Amino acid sequence: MNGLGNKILVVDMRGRTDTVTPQAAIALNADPATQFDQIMAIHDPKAEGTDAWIDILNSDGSKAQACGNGTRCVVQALAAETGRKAFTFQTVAGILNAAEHEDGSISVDMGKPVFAWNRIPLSEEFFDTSRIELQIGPIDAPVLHSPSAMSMGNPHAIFWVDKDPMAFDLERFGPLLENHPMFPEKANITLAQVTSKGSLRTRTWERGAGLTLACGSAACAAAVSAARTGRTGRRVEIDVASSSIRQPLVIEWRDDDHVIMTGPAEWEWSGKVDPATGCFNRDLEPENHGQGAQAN
Ligand SMILES: N[C@@H](CCC[C@H](N)C(=O)O)C(=O)O
Repeated sequence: MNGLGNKILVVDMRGRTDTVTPQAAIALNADPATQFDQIMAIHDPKAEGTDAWIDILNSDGSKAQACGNGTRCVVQALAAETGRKAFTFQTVAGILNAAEHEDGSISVDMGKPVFAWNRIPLSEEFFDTSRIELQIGPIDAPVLHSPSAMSMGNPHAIFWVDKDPMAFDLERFGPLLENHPMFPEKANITLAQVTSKGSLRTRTWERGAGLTLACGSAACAAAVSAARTGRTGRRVEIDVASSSIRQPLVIEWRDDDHVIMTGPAEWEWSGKVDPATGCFNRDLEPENHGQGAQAN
């Protein structure tokens, strides 16, 4: 599936106790036919009142605590399978509520943002994480500097830029910033341009996945950081610069502190995967549309 171009493998692990291994993720990503940004592995629920436990893997085999675009894909897959519209998921970061609307768009309650430096986490103490000391490029003329840092379950740094994010060499700066000592658990790196009081244009280098076409949790982090620093109001449309799908993500940071992300998801193809090795066979006919890849 894809969430605004973010390549997602939705893997049905329900009814079994094994997991998708990092080795399987790396093997699947190495094959151009199955190359992806995140795996969303749907497991049987672990907690009462939830519909599924979701295990999230990046394309380098590392685990992620949140994936906004992938969560919308899971909702669409389960809604197509069950006819239900609303779901509650559990991830390592907590409980997520999500629902598909009449027009097919999907809203996910991504939870509450976290600003405390040691919970993002950062390796240095900052009282105010809305503008931390970090820069890249020449010391007297930095290319990127003073990002807003926060966690949306996963760590994010938002660098404010005054021109199109596509004009920056994010492929070069992304890995340096993702792995900067400031971020002991690495970070997702986003360039954000304020285009009006109600809109942003973003581009993200993802932790564990590199340059992706879109990143939902980064869109949430950019929206919250923009409102937090007075750049925008609490409801913004995000134009994801790198996405080939020209549809905005709508992010609302509600008064109860929850961040609601609304956007599309799209089914592409299905197949059977061995979750231990990543060995994969694509279905000839899209017979299980809506159910994603089934573990075999
Ligand atoms: N594409 C995702 C974010 C995936 C996780 C991220 N790479 C991390 O390791 O934190 C999204 O849509 O949120």
